Amino acid sequence: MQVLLVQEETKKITFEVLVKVLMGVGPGEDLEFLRSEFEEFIKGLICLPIKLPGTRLYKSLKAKERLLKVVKKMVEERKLAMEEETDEKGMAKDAVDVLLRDSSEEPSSDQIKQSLPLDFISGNIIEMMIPGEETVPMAMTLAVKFLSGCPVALQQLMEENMELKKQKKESGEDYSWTDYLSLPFTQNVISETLRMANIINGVWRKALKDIDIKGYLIPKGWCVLTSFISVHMDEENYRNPYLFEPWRWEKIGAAANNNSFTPFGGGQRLCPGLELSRLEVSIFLHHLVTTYRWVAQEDEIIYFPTVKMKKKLPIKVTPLCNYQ
Ligand code: HEM
Repeated sequence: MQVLLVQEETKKITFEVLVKVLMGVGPGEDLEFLRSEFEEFIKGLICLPIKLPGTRLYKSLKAKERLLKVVKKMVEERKLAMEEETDEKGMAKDAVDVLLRDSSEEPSSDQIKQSLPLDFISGNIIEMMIPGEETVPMAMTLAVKFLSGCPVALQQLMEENMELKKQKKESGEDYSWTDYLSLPFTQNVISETLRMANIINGVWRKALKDIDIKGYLIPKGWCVLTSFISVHMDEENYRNPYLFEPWRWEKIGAAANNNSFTPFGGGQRLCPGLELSRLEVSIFLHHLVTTYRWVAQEDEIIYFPTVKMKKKLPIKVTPLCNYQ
């Protein structure tokens, strides 16, 4: 039986997906460089704002400089390759592709096209890594944590996923992009995990003018914290809010994104990684419950400054074939 730290393992998986989706980088030296520099950079996201050699902020900014240099080189190479390409372009392969095409396509007669500078594209790619890097692995980790404490839900999740695996085996079909949507209980487990996990526990907004909300005046220039955690754990919205109850979503609807369920925010700034995140967690859970059994060791969720497991959630894992 092997002991794994779920928080570490899921980070490895999701980082690979992230750099593939953003810049098409697969396993190898580039990936390892990006991983180590990004880890160094992100350590300084919440730290004392003192920029002197040796301080956390200084090291973090230096790592960001190195990261930018490498990403910019990759973007330049991709731009050159794109210019040499004569074939018709198919579907965009990754985010770099989307941003480069956007800046290279000819504008229509009534459009004034502004091409995106390569520095802007590289900076954007790194900015997009930040929200995706910790959130998805935490959603996976907390799903394992909550399921470990709720054997009935785990059993139902396993049965649903085993059924899909069996169907695929019998029909000889490959898994398809939309298969995860055919797993309603799995989607309910993910919604319930996101509700209780509050990985992003709220967002900040600044009032650009005096505004009245339900009789409360928010003066121009004031900052407002919209607390998702207060909404997700409010008894008026969710009965027994501290209980992990995936079945509640059978009534609410798995994909609900109303004002009482906003793990991905809402409005203009709704998270663009919403579908990718749900897909990644679904695939992770599918493989986990159809291939392994696990026993979770004691651990505790820490909510400040960001959501984490105190001991990174150690679990003892056994391949399912050992049970058969
Ligand atoms: C479980 C996983 C995730 C959660 C809970 C989450 C949550 C959020 C939330 C609450 C916001 C809104 C912030 C605001 O309104 O100020 C947001 C924005 C954003 N997220 Fe995610 N996110 C997740 C995964 C991802 C992934 C995988 C990516 C990228 C691949 C991503 C990229 C972004 C970006 C770029 C924004 C900024 C959007 C904007 O400001 O217009 N997120 N996310």
